[in-house]
Amino acid sequence: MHNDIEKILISKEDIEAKCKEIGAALTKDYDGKFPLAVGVLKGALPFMADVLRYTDTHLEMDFMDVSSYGGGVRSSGEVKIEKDLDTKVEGRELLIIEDIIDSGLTLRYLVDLFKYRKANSIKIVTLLDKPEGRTVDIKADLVGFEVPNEFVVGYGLDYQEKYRNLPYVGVLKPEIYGGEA
Ligand SMILES: O=P(O)(O)OC[C@H]1O[C@H](OP(=O)(O)OP(=O)(O)O)[C@H](O)[C@@H]1O
Ligand code: HPA
Ligand SMILES: [Mg+2]
Repeated sequence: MHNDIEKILISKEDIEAKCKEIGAALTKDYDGKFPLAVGVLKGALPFMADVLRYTDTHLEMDFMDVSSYGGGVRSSGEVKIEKDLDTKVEGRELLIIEDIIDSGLTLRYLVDLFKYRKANSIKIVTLLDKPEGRTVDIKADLVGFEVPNEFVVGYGLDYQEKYRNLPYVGVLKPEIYGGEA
């Protein structure tokens, strides 16, 4: 698997340090509150597990499975709910946890949905932000790292469902994308 990687953009050590830093910030933000942490599957899984391990406050976890990339490198433009939350959102402090904001379509959709469901507050934390990919206006409250306008994989991020289990974030060798990227 590692052989398919052209370059590492963010190391395992840098990701761990960032999770500790963001976890400490969330601990302060939600002191005395009981937020609902919403992980956006599948990509957010490793980041959610690591960042919340460093968040020292009571919280509830739930998951939403949405997808719009269908395995490729470009968004279909249509966000599809594969699995909805089990928890009621009304009146809750929501913390949406994402691996990446690229076009912004996924988060725009989720924020609008949770506003409609009357969340009391909505915060977004994302490991990666790709500002050059943006087609709709959305910003995270907490960002781990900015990445260039390239298709990245690892630490939750996939290409054709592979590479999510890499411990770092990197870019694939061009021949792996088969001319897609
Ligand atoms: O800002 P956007 O352009 O909407 O892209 C970001 C979203 O795309 C990816 O999910 P994907 O739809 O590939 O599902 P996955 O998490 O299961 O891979 C990623 O995990 C984000 O949720
Ligand atoms: O750069 C990316 N990599 C993997 N999945 C993604 N979903 C949106 N952007 C990306
Ligand atoms: Mg994906």
